[in-house]
Order: sequence, then C-alpha cells, then structure tokens
Amino acid sequence: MFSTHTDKQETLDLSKFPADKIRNFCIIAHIDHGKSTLADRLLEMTGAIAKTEKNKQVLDKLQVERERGITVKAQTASLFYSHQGEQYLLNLIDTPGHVDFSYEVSRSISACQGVLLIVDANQGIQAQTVANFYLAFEAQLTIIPILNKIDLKNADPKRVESQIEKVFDIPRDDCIRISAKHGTNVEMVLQAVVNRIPPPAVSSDDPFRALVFDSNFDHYRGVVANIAVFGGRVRKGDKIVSAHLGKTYEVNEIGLLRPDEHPTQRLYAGQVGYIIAGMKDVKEAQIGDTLYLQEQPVKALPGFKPAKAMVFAGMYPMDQSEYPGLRSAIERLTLNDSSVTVQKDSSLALGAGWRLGFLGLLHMEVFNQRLEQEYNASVIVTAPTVPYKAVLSSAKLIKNRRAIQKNMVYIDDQRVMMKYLFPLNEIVVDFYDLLKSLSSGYASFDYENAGYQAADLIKMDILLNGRSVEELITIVHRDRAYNTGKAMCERLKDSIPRQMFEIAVQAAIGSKIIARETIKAYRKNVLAKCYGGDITRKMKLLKRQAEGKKKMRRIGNVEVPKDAFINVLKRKDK
Ligand SMILES: Nc1nc2c(ncn2[C@@H]2O[C@H](COP(=O)(O)OP(=O)(O)OP(=O)(O)O)[C@@H](O)[C@H]2O)c(=O)[nH]1
Repeated sequence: MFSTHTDKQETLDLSKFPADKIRNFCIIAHIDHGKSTLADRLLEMTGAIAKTEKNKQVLDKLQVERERGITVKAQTASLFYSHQGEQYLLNLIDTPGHVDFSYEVSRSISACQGVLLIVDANQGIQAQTVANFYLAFEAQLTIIPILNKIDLKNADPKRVESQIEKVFDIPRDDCIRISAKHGTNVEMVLQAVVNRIPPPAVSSDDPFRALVFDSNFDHYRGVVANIAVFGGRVRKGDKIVSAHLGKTYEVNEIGLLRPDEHPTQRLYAGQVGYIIAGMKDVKEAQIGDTLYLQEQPVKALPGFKPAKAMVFAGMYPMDQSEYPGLRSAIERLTLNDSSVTVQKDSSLALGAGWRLGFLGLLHMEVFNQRLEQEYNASVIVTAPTVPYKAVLSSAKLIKNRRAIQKNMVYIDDQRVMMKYLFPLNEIVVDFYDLLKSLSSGYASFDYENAGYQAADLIKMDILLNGRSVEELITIVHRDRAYNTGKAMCERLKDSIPRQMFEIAVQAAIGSKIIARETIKAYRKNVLAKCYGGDITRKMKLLKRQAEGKKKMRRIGNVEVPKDAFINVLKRKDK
C-alpha cells in the first residue's frame, strides 16, 4: 500500500481552477516502457504521495496488477502544480500498455487534451507505441514524446529520436529525455504539460454535463463513477439525470482522485473526478453515459464505441448453487471492465453459465483472476475460441491459408515494422509469447480485426475415458488437427493428477480417434506421512484434500483441476 499526504483538502476551493488552469493528459506507451514509474515521480513531485521506497507503481492498485507487474486498469490522479507563480490542476490518467487492454487507453483519451507518449530509450518504438500513438493522433490530442530510461547503459536516445521523427513525423526537438526511475528531467515533463497541452475548451457557465469514462461498484456506496466535466458545475445535493436510463439521482458525494478519493464541495467544467449518486444497480452508470442536471437537460455526449471481442469462452460456476453469486460478481466486474461482453449460455454438462468475450487471452486470464481475488468467485472456464461464421453445406473447401504479408517499413537500420493478415485463431492464444521468446524479447506485436474469411476448419473432441469434455471442444484447421490433438492430449496428461483408475485421454474427429495418452492408476494417500495418531493433523490433511477437490471438476468419474482447461491450450514447447 502507499501513503498520501494528509493535508485537509476538503477546504479546497476548486473554483480557483478555471478551465484555463487545467491540463488533462494521459500517459501512453508500449508495455514496460515506464508509464507507472513516471506517474509515481509526477505524484511525488506535486506532493500527492510521499517520497518513500514503499510508493512504487502506486496507481497499480489491483492485486492482479501488483502480482503481474502490469497495469490492466487506467487510473486517474489530480495533481496541483505551481508554475511561474500560477497554480495549475493537472489530471493525469495512467493507462495499460498491453494490447489486450487498449480499450482502457481509448476511453482515457476521451477525457484528455494531450498525451505523454513514453518510449524506452533502449528499446525504441514498439508495436503498442505505434498503436497508442494513432489513438491519440486520431483524437487530435497534443502528443509530447518522452524518451525514458536514459540512465540505462544501452540507451540510445539519438536513434530513438530519429525513429520518432521518421515514424510519427514529430520533430526530434520536441522529445524530452528522462529517467523516470531517477527523476532526471521529470520537472521538464510537468512544464511541457502546462506549456504544450491546451486547456479543455469548456465553460462553467454552460449547463452541467459530464461523461462517465470509468466506474466501479462499491459494496456499501453502490456505483462510483469517474467523470470528466464537459460543461457547467455540479455540487453535493444536486439532482442529476443519467442520459442512458433517464433516471434521476441526488449527488451524495463528489471529489477528486488524488489518487485516493478526496471529497470536494463542487466540480467545475474541465475537471476530472468521481461522483456517487445512490446508483445501486450496475446497469445504472454505464461507461460512456452522460450526466446532466435535472432542470437543465442537454444533448448526450457521443460516448464510446463498444469494444470488439476477439476471444470467447464459456464461464460456469463450479456448482450451480453458486450461480446467483457469480452472476452478481460478473456484473460488477464488467462495470469496471466494460470491454468484456456477456451473454447467457447453458450446457448439458455444466448447467447455466455465460459466454464471455475478451480482447485477448491475457485479458481473459486477468478477468478470471480478478473474479477470484476481488469477488472470491471460483469458476470453470471453457476452451477459448475465436468467432467463426459457419456455412452449413458441403461446399468445396478452400486451401489452408497462412499469414499473408501486407507491407514492410524499415523504422531504422535495426528495426522493421511488418504487417500481415493472419487467421485470428493463430494469434490469440500464444502467438505473442512465442514471438517474444523466438526474438529474445525484441519483437513486439499488435493486431486489429480484418474481417471474416473462409477456411477449412473441423471440430475436434477431447475424450476422457470415452466421454467428450465439452469445455475442450476445439475448432481447428484440418491440417493442424493431428498435431493440435496430440499436443492437447500430452498437456492434459501432465495437468490431470493420477487417480485410482487408468484414464484414457483421446482426441477425436467425429468417431475417428487421432491421438491418445494414458494416465496410469495411482492412489494418493494423504495420510501416508502421518505416523502415530495425531488426529487433528489427520483431519487437517483430509480437509485440505477435500478443499483441493472443490477446485476439481468431475467429468464422468475423472477429476480434472480447473486450471487444466486453460493450461491445455498453451504451448509449453517454445
Ligand atoms: N533503468 C530504468 N528503469 C526504469 C525506468 N523507468 C521505469 N523503469 C523500470 O521499467 C520497468 C517497467 O516500468 P513500469 O513503470 O511498470 O512500466 P509501465 O509502462 O507502467 O508498464 P505497464 O503499465 O505494465 O504497461 C520497471 O521495472 C521499472 O522499474 C528508468 O527511467 N530507468
């Protein structure tokens, strides 16, 4: 955790920060180029957090972010900065770098007028640097290029400045060289934010209207929505309306995120903060919604394009009695992660559940982990698939397609940017990991949807002792069926513990078995090491075994650990 200064900001008069004294910006970059570290320095220098060793990546608040060392949620922090005798209110949004969370970046950009585009001075421009640059460029934001990690021995800021000039057409003189780790030149970043990013073009005299750009569900207070105020002002006690549902609410609390919630009396045009207005249902504060005053109706703001799911998987409770609890956990988590699509689904073997759409496999894993960590929910996830369109006829089948190269641009003499057309199922599961490992971490990758194309695909079943496992039914390219089936059987053999009887693991196409592995019989006696008669210790071990079993799913008479369903899809033979 981190500590914040305890100065009494309740007395803060935000009317002292008219729009021309406000700068709204986000930090964007390729993964690991140092966004969160720079955010820490900016927070420290403006006094939002204390400068201590404990305060590292403070905007990565989620347990999953701390465990994985990556940002998955955009986070907002309001900073007070004095420059040439004037006080400014800077609203910073730290965004994730991984392609699976790019929806967070596009939403954050809508609340900003400028971005800090961080580029690692050693690695140079990478795939998400380009993708994120275009998000900011298309939204016509001011882009400040920042070269980070200049303290590294191998840093080559000159080369990276040439890349920036060549690929983005930004003059090299616009670049600021910093070390976020050591704080070198970070003051220059704050000055550039004030001098180069325009203030929001809004007025407090207009009717109040605010865009909900993020929200989360608090067990006690209901929906806490993050808003960007695009006009007018709002205060505690005001009656506001949500444009989406047309329902009226009373404002219970408003304030700034510093980065913790910090209540204030009012929020004014151009400011970014949070609002709590007694919305008890997750459907009430949709991301992209517009809020306005009851007595001054306004036209709704454009909102956001829905995210386009790339990977789908079924999600089922371990036990049907857990269905209502899991439904509410999924609803609350999707409020905080609106890029997930949810549809009800059911299966004979697994009962009632949902079909969820994600932006990638990491996104799916993180969602699953957040369900467990933040909502204590344990779920079964079926094999992820990509969307297909099936034509139900015996048409002549088209030849196997491989990636088709579209273009190639040399960024400099060491780096090349290549565009390919790929079948989506070839890239979603482990292409990123494989590419990283083949290139020793040098290559980076980004993708966008190129539409549907016909392909020679077949359905493959995985059988455990002759019973098809619904979660593992896979659509594969005909030419890949044998290798994929064999690899899945081998990985299942490694993931399923031996049991008291022999288990046949088979891959089948229709009635034809194409691969087989055998798991030998074994009896695990958890009491084997318990000599003597310590009954409490024996009870503990038996209890732990029973709890372990809860994380297993019984298919026929075979116990399958729930992790097996995801592990089986990952290639271990990199
Ligand atoms: N040497 C050096 N290391 C740095 C510097 N800035 C960040 N790092 C290190 O780079 C790694 C990634 O930094 P983060 O700040 O987590 O990167 P990020 O861009 O926020 O990562 P994501 O949010 O996951 O995309 C960490 O190990 C940092 O300590 C720097 O200026 N110099």
